[in-house]
Amino acid sequence: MSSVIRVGTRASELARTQTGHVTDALGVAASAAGTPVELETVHVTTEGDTTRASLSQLGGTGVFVAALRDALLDGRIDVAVHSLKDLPTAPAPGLTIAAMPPRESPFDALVARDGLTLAGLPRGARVGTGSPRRRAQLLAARPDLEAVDIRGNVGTRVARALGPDADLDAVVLAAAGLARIGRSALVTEVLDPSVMLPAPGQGVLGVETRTGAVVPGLDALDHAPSRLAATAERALLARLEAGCAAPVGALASVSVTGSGPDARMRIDLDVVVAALDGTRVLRHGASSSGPVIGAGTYDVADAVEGAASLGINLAEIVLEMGAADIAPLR
Ligand SMILES: NCc1[nH]cc(CCC(=O)O)c1CC(=O)O
Repeated sequence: MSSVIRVGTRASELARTQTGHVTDALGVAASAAGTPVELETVHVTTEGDTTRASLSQLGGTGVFVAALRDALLDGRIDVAVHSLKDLPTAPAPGLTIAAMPPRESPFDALVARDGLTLAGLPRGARVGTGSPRRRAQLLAARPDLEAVDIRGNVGTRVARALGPDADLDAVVLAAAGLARIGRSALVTEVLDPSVMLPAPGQGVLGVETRTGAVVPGLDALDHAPSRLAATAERALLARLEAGCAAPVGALASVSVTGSGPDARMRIDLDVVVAALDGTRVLRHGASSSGPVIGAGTYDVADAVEGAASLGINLAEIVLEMGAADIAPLR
């Protein structure tokens, strides 16, 4: 007899698709581990799906996740799949992010009419984004643009630039969201991190369970480099005491350098804090390295601790440099 695992998801196309990918992978991993499970999907409506408030007003309150967490704690579901960038950095008592699967693209993407790139947009072009972080970096790169606050699911936002009633020249979205719903072909430019740093955790999913609950196959879904990158980025955000709506971007990358006794695991972390109107930008980077225990692998628990320290250290450096004077972090 196999156990039933109930997987909770928000109802949006993006949420259902990414939960579907995780559910499929969980089924395969559980069977491979010799503990097959029966998977059931449960739709949960969150405040983030129903409110008409602007994202910049919602702040880092976790409007997309509270209802899923309640369902986990109540035992209505066993597993919740979150976009990490929508997840507040504060730990949730009684819950654990048991797995972070391999990261999808962390970058932001421009979806523009007529195949336009950021540099190709005409003077004064209207570009839609609901995110203060994207708006600030967009205006820093192109002060002439008009940033328009938009909301809604991925399809709604794309239609503002490409639909029959389009009223914008372009929109900026997460490349990961478009990739997960099979719409990457709409991207006219993947924005280079030198132009736009993504939200901490963008492109990473967090699979949350009740602390101590055993979900067969779940351990196998965890991808160490993705967990390390997300940990560094989120530790930085937490130390800045910044919400997910703060104009703060961060991106970490994990590599193994050298070989034999010289091999090291290295994490590079970049951060940007930008004034909401793009007139001031503070960018900085830091890196850390740790031991490799053979064949390019490392002790994940140790490495996670190192990643968190790197994020905290970089946050303290940019606070010292005046990050809080450049933009409201909360
Ligand atoms: N705030 C909504 C949201 N949450 C996660 C993603 C994209 C997927 C991801 O980052 O994993 C999106 C859409 C977007 O920002 O365009």
